[in-house]
Formats: sequence, C-alpha cells, structure tokens
Amino acid sequence: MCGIGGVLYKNATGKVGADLKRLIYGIRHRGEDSSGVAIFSAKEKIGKYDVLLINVRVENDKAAEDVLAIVEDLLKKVGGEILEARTKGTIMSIRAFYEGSEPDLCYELDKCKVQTISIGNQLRIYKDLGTSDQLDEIYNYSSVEGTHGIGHARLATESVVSPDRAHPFWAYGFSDVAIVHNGQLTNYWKLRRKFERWGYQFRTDNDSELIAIYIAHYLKTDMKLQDILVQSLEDLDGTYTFLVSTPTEIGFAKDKLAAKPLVYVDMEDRVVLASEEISLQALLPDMENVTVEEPPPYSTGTWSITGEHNFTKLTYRAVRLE
Ligand SMILES: NC(=O)CC[C@H](N)C(=O)O
Repeated sequence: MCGIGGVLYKNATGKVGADLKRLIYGIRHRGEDSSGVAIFSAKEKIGKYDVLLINVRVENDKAAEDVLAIVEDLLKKVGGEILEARTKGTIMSIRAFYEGSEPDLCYELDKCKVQTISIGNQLRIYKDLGTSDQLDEIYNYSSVEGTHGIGHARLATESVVSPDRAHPFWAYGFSDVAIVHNGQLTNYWKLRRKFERWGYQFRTDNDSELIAIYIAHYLKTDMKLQDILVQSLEDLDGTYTFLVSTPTEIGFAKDKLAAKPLVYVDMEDRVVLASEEISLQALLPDMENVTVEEPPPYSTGTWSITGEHNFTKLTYRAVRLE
C-alpha cells in the first residue's frame, strides 16, 4: 500500500507541518514502516544572499560534532559559512550561505560519508522509521509553517526498510524537488541505468527515488511541471500514484491502471490531497461543506502557490495484436 498526502496554501503561508501530520496520521494504516514530510517555505534572504537549507543524517552526538566540522570545512573552502546548525533525533538541520554548485556539495559530503537528506532554499525533509506522530515527537515538524508540502506513510515494497529509503525522496543533488509515491515501477532498473549513463547518481535502491531524478532532470530542461507529469505517464511503467513538490507547485500523476487511489479537495484557501478520504477527514473538520474529487485514471494535475491549476486526462488505447 503506502499512503501519500499533500497540502498547498494559495497566496499564503500556513500550518503545513501540522496539516501534514494529521493527513499522514489519517492514513497510517497504509504503512507503518516509516514516514516523512517535505515542507517548503518562502526563501530566506540575508542581504543579497539566499540562505541554503541542508538536512543531513547524524547517528549520535559524536557524529553530530564530526558532521558539523566536515560541513563547515567544505563550505569554508568555497567561501560559504554555517549560520546555524540544530540536531533533533538523527537529523541535523543547517542554515548556511553557499554560492557554489549544490550537486558538488552533495558529492563532497558523500565522500566524507555524510548522508544528505535534502538541500534547497525552501525545502526541508524529515523522515525516519515509524509513524508520522512518532516522527513528530522527535522532529517537531508540525510546528513548521510553509507554503506547501507532501508527506508519506510507507509499507516497503521495492527495497528494505531504513530511514534513507523512507519517503519523501529528494532528487539527489538538486535543490527543492521532492516526491512521495504509492506503487511500483516495473521499468525502474532499465530507466535507472539510462539516467546513470547521463551522469545522475542514485543513493538508494528504492524505485521511488527514480521519480525524483526523472522530474529534476526535465525541470532542468525548462519543461513545465505539468508537461513533465504527462510525459511521465508514458515513460514510467507499473502501477503508481505519486505527488511531486517544487518551490512553486504541487503535482500528481496517476497511471492508467489507477490501482493506487487519490482524492483531493480544492478549497479557497488551500488544496489538500491524500490517498484516502479518511485522511482528509483527519484534517478537515467540516467535510459536509467540501467537494471531494477523485482524479480519473491516466491523468495529471498541478496547483501553484499563486492559485493556478492545470489538469490533463490522457486517452489510453490498448494495442490490439492481430
Ligand atoms: N507500498 C508502496 O507504495 C511502496 C512505494 C515504494 N515502492 C517503496 O517501496 O517505498
């Protein structure tokens, strides 16, 4: 199974962390192996610099000191600096100045055996073993405000249970792109080999990570998110519904078999999406006054933080073998 959820506030900042906690708690029955959230907030600027948010994994207090020294050293070499570092559970959240290439920073951290969970000017990912409420007890992500975000409750299918294989998946090396996925990609290894030939690096053997890399790659070519999602329905084989989040949008793609559910409500102040209505009920007190929509099979949609909505329904024609 697996449960996915997302929330996007229109032209406003809202209680994204608290919303995601309730949404994902509402679908915890779809997977209790691990859980996670990706929260996007507005860019923080100090003078002319954008503050970079880096979340890395640390295993204990000693490791935290070592990891901090490594990051500090790497940033110094390129004229960057750490503004703040806080550790909760096994995640260190760093705010930094850094003008260099983000993939290069990740690869350097990798060489020093530091696992990056997310990098971006707007994105922070918190993910770990257990349910969304257990995750919140450690990371207190429910206090984080933002513009939009996505969350996940995992029942592992394609790879073992571990904190780094929990969702959301960040497109390794690329800032501010995250996905959550319910389903299986049957052409994962074939596509992964293609992306590796193009120079992309994967950090896990979880099929969902491919979706993040796929989207980051096409965003780099200046394609619109909605067009990438439409194209993904052709390129990704298997059964899936996934949500993606960029600095300005949330999108979904639902394959032609539509075995993985998705519902949403599009309200005046925000859009809320989830695998099941029971999850929406966990968040929205007044379900009587909202219209729950269900995207049809083989469709995609996006919502932007400025209120635009796009929707595409593809037509599937089965090939007849004569
Ligand atoms: N149950 C699911 O939908 C699993 C999603 C993904 N294949 C994973 O293993 O993380």
